[in-house]
Amino acid sequence: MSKMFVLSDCDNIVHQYLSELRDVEIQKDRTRFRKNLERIGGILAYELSKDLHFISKSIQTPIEVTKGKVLDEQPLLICVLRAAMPFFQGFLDVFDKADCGFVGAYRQEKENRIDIEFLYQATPDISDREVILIDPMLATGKSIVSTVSNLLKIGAPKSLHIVGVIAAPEGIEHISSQIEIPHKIWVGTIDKALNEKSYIVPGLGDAGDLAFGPKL
Ligand SMILES: O=P(O)(O)OC[C@H]1O[C@H](OP(=O)(O)OP(=O)(O)O)[C@H](O)[C@@H]1O
Ligand SMILES: O=c1cc[nH]c(=O)[nH]1
Ligand SMILES: [Mg+2]
Repeated sequence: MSKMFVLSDCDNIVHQYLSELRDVEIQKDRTRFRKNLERIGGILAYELSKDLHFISKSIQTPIEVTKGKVLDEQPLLICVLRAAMPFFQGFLDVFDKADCGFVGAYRQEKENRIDIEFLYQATPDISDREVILIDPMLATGKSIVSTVSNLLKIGAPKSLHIVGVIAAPEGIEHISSQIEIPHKIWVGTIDKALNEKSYIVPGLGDAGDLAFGPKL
């Protein structure tokens, strides 16, 4: 079973950003759509930072030497192209010294089934790293499972964090049952279910198309 953190479990500003992301009128403004994904990325990154390890460091201020804390090691951010790019940017603003990797995965509907085309992987070695896997929509969970199985071919991370904006219960279940290494899922919110096209209900539609326009 995955460990879970859900931002919408208490009242906070993320509810407003989620409402705007879902609203068909506000979605017409692509800049705002991308900005809201980025903002939620920053907030989730802050929450996730509480799970990371910090060490003390002496700091020379202009007045005296004091003690501060810094991240013990930088996380490795992995962005699932293409819809994750604005959400990923929110993480990169917070973890601004992080190494980054990119994978290209997209869904294809085949005979009422979703298959994942995994075409591109440009990542550093993930061995013994704090890996944060970034994708805004966890629908069937197949893109995440396919990405993790490809990443595990190059090494075993120290810890694996999977982050999303909106998840479907079916996706969480699939990720939990298929990913055998310890991991934690961090999301903005969990919606009702998937529809017959494997879109999240109520969801927000197609995140990649809304951020960047339709693709062939
Ligand atoms: O959990 P799943 O059922 O795998 O669905 C989630 C995937 O769908 C979206 O990508 P999409 O395939 O639409 O590609 P895109 O990023 O190019 O729009 C999204 O960004 C996830 O990667
Ligand atoms: O609801 C969904 C499912 C997959 N990808 C999206 O962008 N939205
Ligand atoms: Mg898409």
